[in-house]
Amino acid sequence: MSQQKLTIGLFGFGVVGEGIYQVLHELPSLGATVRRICIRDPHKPRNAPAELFTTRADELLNDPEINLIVELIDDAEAAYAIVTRALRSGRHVVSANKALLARHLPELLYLQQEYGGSLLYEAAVCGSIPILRNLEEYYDNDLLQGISGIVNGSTNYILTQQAKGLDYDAALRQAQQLGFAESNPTLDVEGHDAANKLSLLLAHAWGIVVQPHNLLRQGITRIRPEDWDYAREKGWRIVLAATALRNADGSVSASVLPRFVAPGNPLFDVRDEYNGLLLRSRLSDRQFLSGKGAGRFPTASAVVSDISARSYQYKYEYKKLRRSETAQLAPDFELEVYVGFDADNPVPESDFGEVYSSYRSEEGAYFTGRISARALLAAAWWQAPGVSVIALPEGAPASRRPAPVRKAALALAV
Ligand SMILES: NC(=O)C1=CN([C@@H]2O[C@H](COP(=O)(O)OP(=O)(O)OC[C@H]3O[C@@H](n4cnc5c(N)ncnc54)[C@H](OP(=O)(O)O)[C@@H]3O)[C@@H](O)[C@H]2O)C=CC1
Ligand SMILES: N[C@@H](CC=O)C(=O)O
Repeated sequence: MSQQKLTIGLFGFGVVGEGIYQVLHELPSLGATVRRICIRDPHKPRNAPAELFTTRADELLNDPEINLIVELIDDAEAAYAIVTRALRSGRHVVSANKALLARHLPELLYLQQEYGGSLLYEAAVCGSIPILRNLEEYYDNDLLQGISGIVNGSTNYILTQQAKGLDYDAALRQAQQLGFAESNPTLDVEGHDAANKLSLLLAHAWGIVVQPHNLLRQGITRIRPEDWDYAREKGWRIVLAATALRNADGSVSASVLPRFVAPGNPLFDVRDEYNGLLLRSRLSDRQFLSGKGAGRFPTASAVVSDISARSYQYKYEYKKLRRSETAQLAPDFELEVYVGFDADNPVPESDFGEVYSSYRSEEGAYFTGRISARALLAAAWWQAPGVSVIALPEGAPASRRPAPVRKAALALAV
């Protein structure tokens, strides 16, 4: 297939936008040039010729010379207007905006089909790790059993620093300064960004379209100093894990939760802004992908890859979504968790199907056990301050009594 020359209208000149502008200059063989750049603030100094910049989206969207819109802004609603207009005009679009993509995927699919433009977004999930095109092209079969791992660089950076003793606020500030965090870092630390990415993974892995707010989610803000003590005592780390595992009946159980990981699990060695994805497939068993999940150039590498793929007319086929029978999200599933709480916020053991171990003192308490996702979501304590819920590592922790094997129960482990 011949390579098409691409004339780019670039939206956003922040961490990623400026990165992609620089990288394209170093890659003339790509045959892609930036014609105009739309930004929000006309007064900011920029490392590019002033005549390229505008604050008027129309100047890019109405320019007949521009055949590719690259959308790299930090405002999901404004991005929605830009991307849908571009697709309605039949243009091709590359985006890194997981919030926009996860929220509006069905409409974005429809617009591609109806108007013939394509939308690529490898950078939206796990930064530099090439996962979406792999799921589209390589795992085009029914054998994929699970995808789980670390999909948010900021939280992994924060948790890595906290494990070394840095306090949470200082670690978050560093993640912001390094360009890893979203403009609104609540999206990172409360797990929304991970849920957005998980919903895109579900669509490309199994054809499941789910609004991210419907996924079971907890971020890292409730992790308490006592939980770190517990992890250190066991020799474990804490990560924010996105997990999607296929059950025996074909349904998929999905969640975003802090998780303890033990040495031996490849995620144990994924530090700082790196992400890691563990794929399980019936024939190939386990495969592990790791790479930088946030930051200017790692993200730009995925955007460049999409631009290059587009220059050879690549588009997602969404094959799994088009199947007559797509997998469904499991309405309920079992979780094996540690729950920590203080004296003011007691958690009743009776909410649990089984309690494996428990500890109580005057300052606080924790127990480990098995609870259904439905019971967890219904529990008054689930989102209460002072209560932390952390998934247990794969395999039985030393303190655990043997649990009955339940076929439908989900080994939500990474
Ligand atoms: N940073 C990262 O590591 C990663 C980021 N992403 C995603 O990439 C996107 C960009 O992130 P990032 O570069 O970090 O964000 P930044 O905050 O660094 O930059 C955002 C850019 O968007 C511009 N902008 C905001 N609103 C508008 C608007 N309405 N019209 C035109 N321009 C606008 C800003 O303009 P101005 O300069 O004038 O303020 C700025 O240039 C986001 O969707 C993010 O989620 C994805 C993967 C990794
Ligand atoms: N804020 C995000 C940026 C990349 O997607 C993250 O920290 O992972």
